[in-house]
Amino acid sequence: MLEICQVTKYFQHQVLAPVDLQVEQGEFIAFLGPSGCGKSTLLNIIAGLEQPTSGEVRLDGQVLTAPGPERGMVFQEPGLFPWLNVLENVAFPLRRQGLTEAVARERALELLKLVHLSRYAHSWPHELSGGMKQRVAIARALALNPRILLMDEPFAALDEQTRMAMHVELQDIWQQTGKTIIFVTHNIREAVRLADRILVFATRPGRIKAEFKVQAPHPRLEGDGLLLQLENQILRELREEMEKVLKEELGDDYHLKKSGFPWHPDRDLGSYI
Ligand SMILES: Nc1ncnc2c1ncn2[C@@H]1O[C@H](COP(=O)(O)OP(=O)(O)OP(=O)(O)O)[C@@H](O)[C@H]1O
Repeated sequence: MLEICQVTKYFQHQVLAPVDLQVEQGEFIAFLGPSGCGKSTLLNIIAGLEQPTSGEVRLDGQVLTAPGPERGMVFQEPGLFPWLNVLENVAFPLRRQGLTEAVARERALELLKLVHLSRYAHSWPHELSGGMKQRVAIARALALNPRILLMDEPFAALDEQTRMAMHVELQDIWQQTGKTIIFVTHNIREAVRLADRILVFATRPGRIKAEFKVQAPHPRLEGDGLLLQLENQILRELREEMEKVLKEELGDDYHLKKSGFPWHPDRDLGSYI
């Protein structure tokens, strides 16, 4: 079990108020909230890329203070090495661990099969679409067989159709591998489509404001009535939070902007704040 115990973070100001969270092995969790509420900071603390100011993160009772092979990470930018082909990119972490080339290639090929890119093993990153690059990034993050996959807005830069295709793909990967997934997003629809538990963040300072369970089976279909109902429920929860941020940032201009504010669950909360 992953435990986040009383974690806080200060940069110039307090970014995270004490956060407590327990995540069971195999859960699919989303961190959802407006821009700047500390979602990425908390994910980076779990990854060991940032240190908490106070509190700790534990995995099966062991305190985590640095990155480790039991956690794989996928960012918004795929970050592939342009001088390595697809297969070599996925094999890279395995080669670094000292595995022989043959073993690393075999494992990388299995992962490319999982993300449906076997045919592109010998392609170069610049020859791939955005969605394909992200599939390579997911395969690479899975190379060391981590227990936990940490994903920081991995589909935010993709067009809508590709993003929807990646939602299907990721649910399939999650079901096939049984990994724990923690997925950061601004997008309510994306969170509801993917996660079984959604943690809604409040801002200034960042903290968990509400939790929603999504009890629909996977793969989830677009337009499912239960999911739409939940989207609206979450939107109501977040509206207050978004208004708070807008009021602070826009001051007197807030009333002008408010009338044109598109309160819709499929809109990225971050882009209006
Ligand atoms: N390394 C850093 N140094 C100083 N301030 C930082 C650093 N990283 C994040 N912050 C600040 O912490 C706050 C939370 O940032 P964070 O990226 O965690 O939010 P977020 O909810 O993930 O937002 P977004 O969705 O826009 O990425 C922001 O005010 C940000 O400017």
